[in-house]
Amino acid sequence: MTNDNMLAVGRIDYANAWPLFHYVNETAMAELGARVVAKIPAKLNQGLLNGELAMSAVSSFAYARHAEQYLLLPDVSVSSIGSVHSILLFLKKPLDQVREGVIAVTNASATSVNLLKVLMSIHLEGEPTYETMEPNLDNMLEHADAALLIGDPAIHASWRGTDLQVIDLGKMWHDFTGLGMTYAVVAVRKEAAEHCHDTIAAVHQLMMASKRNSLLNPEPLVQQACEELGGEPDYWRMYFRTLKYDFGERQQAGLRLYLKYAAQLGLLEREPELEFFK
Ligand SMILES: C=C(O[C@@H]1C=C(C(=O)O)C=C[C@H]1O)C(=O)O
Repeated sequence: MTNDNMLAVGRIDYANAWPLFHYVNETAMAELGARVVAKIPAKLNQGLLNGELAMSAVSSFAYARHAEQYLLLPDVSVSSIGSVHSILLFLKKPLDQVREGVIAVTNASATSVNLLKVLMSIHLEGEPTYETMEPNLDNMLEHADAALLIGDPAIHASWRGTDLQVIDLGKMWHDFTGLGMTYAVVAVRKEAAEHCHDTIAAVHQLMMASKRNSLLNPEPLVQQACEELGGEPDYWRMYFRTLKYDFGERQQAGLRLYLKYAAQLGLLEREPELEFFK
């Protein structure tokens, strides 16, 4: 089978999504006629939209924006209930000034940038201006009063031990709403769901098994994270334990409220129904 004939499955190229893919065996995927493509969320969001990818882990916001074209895989997501540790706002000035200041935001994200906008407008009643930039903390803070980073770059910046104030958006959302937040979902293009139903169902099962194995046996992920990304084993144990990979009622309630606020602010055209692949 050539690459072009294989079902392209997008994987988020950050540690936060490793548990959904770590134990997905490449040979098993190849036997199904599927291949994994790893990229940052913004690129996956684009790839799913233009059909380069048949299914992908994508920003939950990107799913919502084009929900009429997609179905959601059940029981898989990247979520947190409270702190997430890798969606961080670094502040050069007090929050009170940042609320009316300039915030540089990473160009890798869709969900977190809009989560920041929801929190700034609705929770903090602020009206900052936003500037989209490459995720480089020093450059961002040269231009702005605060900087939003996600994923591995956020984790690395949080280890630098600066005197900046750091706000975890998962925690701020939880403090504000009492709910969890879903940053990524796995979405399937509707025509792929129709034409490749059984392959997609089989890939879903591999991801479910990976999620379970990662919870039961996180040490290989912890070790790989230390080797590839640095840091201490205890940090990664805490990180993988804190993130939630299910997509049950608890996660969906948080996501629905976020989407409702995003629609209210005009960030989304409308609040979509969550429609699932069966
Ligand atoms: C937990 C995280 O969530 C990620 C945040 C995303 C976004 O902001 O669009 C997209 C995918 C998620 O995996 C993270 O960035 O660390």
